[in-house]
Amino acid sequence: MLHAPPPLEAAGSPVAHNRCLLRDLGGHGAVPADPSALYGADAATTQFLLERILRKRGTARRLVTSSSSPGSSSVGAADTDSGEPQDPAVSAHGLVPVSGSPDRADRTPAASGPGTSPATALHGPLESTAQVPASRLSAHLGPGGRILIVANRLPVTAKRDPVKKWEFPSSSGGLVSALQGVKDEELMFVGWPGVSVTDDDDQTFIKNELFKKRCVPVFLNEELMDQYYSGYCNNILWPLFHYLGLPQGHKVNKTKDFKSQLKAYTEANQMFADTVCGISKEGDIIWCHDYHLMLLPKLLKQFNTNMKVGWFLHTPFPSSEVYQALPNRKELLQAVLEADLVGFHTYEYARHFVSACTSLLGLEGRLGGIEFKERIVKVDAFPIGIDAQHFKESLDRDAVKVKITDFESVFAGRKVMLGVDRLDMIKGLLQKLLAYEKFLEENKGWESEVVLVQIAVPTRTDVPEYQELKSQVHEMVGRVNGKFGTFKTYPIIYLDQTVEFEALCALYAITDVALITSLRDGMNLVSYEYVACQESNKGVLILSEFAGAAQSLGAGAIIVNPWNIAEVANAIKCALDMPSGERERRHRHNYEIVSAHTAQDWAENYVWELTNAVIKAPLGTGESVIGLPIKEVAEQYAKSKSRLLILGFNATLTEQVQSFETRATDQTGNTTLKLDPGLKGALKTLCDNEDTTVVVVSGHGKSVLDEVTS
Ligand SMILES: O=P(O)(O)OC[C@H]1O[C@H](O[C@H]2O[C@H](CO)[C@@H](O)[C@H](O)[C@H]2O)[C@H](O)[C@@H](O)[C@@H]1O
Ligand SMILES: O=c1ccn([C@@H]2O[C@H](COP(=O)(O)OP(=O)(O)O)[C@@H](O)[C@H]2O)c(=O)[nH]1
Repeated sequence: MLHAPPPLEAAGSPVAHNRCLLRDLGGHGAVPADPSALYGADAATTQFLLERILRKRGTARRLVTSSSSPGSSSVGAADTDSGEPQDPAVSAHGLVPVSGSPDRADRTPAASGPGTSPATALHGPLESTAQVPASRLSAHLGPGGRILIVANRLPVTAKRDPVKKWEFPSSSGGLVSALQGVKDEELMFVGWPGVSVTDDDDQTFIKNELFKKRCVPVFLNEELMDQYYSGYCNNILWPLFHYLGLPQGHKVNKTKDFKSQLKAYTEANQMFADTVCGISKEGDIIWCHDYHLMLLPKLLKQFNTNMKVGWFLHTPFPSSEVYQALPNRKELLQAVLEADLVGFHTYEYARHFVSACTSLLGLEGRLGGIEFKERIVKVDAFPIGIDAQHFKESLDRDAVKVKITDFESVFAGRKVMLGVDRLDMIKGLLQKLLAYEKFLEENKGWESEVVLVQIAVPTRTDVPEYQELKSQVHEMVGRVNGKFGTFKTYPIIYLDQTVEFEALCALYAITDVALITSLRDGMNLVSYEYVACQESNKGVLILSEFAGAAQSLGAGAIIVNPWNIAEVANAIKCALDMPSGERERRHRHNYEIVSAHTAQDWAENYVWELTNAVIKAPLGTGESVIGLPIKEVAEQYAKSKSRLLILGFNATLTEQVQSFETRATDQTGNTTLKLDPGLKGALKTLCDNEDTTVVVVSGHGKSVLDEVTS
């Protein structure tokens, strides 16, 4: 029987002695959901996979892969929730390194080590490190080229000030934080300045001030913001992408309907496109961000087909079963597919996107991308990181030390748990409070020994659902404090406020537990920031399995299902009681990941992929299939001591079939899938060889492969 890839506990199987491929791939400690499933790939996909594996191992080199004919089964097209097979490699988030791969260092000679270039104008008003690493992203650009980062929200907000008239503080939110961690002198930001400004003089003033910070504003008026941002973006796409469904009747409030919101969304996207087209020049790369700007790639390509355009989604992309509820579902997918590179935080999201494109648009989906208009649009996972060094260094700053001392005296004698979330339904604040209440109910005595500090950052305050959530959360906080408070202590300190960077870092550093219960979350950078600041305290991270971050921090954190209130309550107890040795081990694991995978690496990796996004020959023409150089392969085989062979299944080991089968035989018992008889013996010999690992990649289930190969 052919075993490939071997399950983690493969002892006793013919390949048990071989290196376990999947474990090797789980670079962040993530174990694939179904390590024994086998999935399909054609030659191009296999090559893609292998290059990723070798990059992970730091041994990037040219590959020779077995070729299989076009039309073989698609990897990445299967949907997790549809019961279709999934690609184990694809489900192992963290499989693809975003940093530290030697080949990237080669590509960007300026990349190694911290540089000494001064902070640019852009970094002035933002939270910046004193020493900005030398420009690395720009190494991927042609002469004079820049990276235009287009996102709904600019990293700085224009804010009315009674004295100075306008001030420009940093904006909040994960996208902004992440982009602040990206240092490059060739970056320009295009986005909404956080306020509606109609006065011409004000607009000119703001434009000039923002330009000094490398920002170009798109002025959207109040009505448009209401319909585009509060409406289509945050009342339709946001809940849908986070599995909370569509609002009843697609109403954002009683007067605004889906159609007018979509119109506003289209208009706003056009305004972003006009601004970008107005400032872009040859050699620029346009990197569009998030669900606010799904029409933008198409609008930009309409202006200039040669523009290099990427699009990255910071939220989850839901299962196609969920996504298909969106009335204009096709339009958005088609517009995004005009980009040269489509990126997500995790493979799961990428796979869902591919699945939506294949099922709703009838396109051919592959691991490396989607065939669209006679080219292949690259689709890939780029897990974001933070500027960990910045957080670590902040702990040495006097302002932060003062805050640490303050907090230590305020919370003396009590264990401290921390929550930092935008006041958003996706963050699971109500579930968090319910779990904490249950913990206090079941563990008498703890009410005066522990305090939960919950920062609820105000967000999208014009959206009625957010206003309602605020009241519900307030009610719950009041209930728990009322029930468990004393004249001296309250079990919850709750702030409806943003906190300054210094206070945030101090809180991260002194707390014993971080409690993150997102119902869905694209990544969740708070979890990363917490870990970065915990080097001396070794606090415990309780993290929702539905946050993208769970895929990389899963082995160090206590992972919980936020809907399971009892489980979260138990996790709180477990975290508060955890012995120091275990805290140390768990922290160490996560600290290494957070330190190694930075926002800079994320951006660099994405931009590198985007600059190299070549338009390939259409699939199905045979042009993309490279013949196997048999002599060279045989020589290499004979010379090598540790071999990894990845073979296609459908149309490589078998006759070509058009659909995934669940059985190798039909209802009458006739064999429908057959292994080429000449191959069986050869495969057995390979599998029996101690120095060789054989992996068969297929869209068919493992049982089918077992049937065919046994
Ligand atoms: O701009 P807002 O409407 O105030 O919202 C803030 C941001 O929220 C979302 O952040 C996401 O991006 C993070 C970084 O990749 C990720 O860690 C997090 O899980 C996401 O929720 C949103 O996607 C951004 O566009 C907003 O700016
Ligand atoms: O008062 C605050 C508290 C937190 N944050 C930052 O907001 C981001 C939240 O990002 P995350 O990815 O966790 O979630 P998002 O809010 O983007 O959904 C983190 O970088 C926090 O440091 C902030 O800007 N102001």
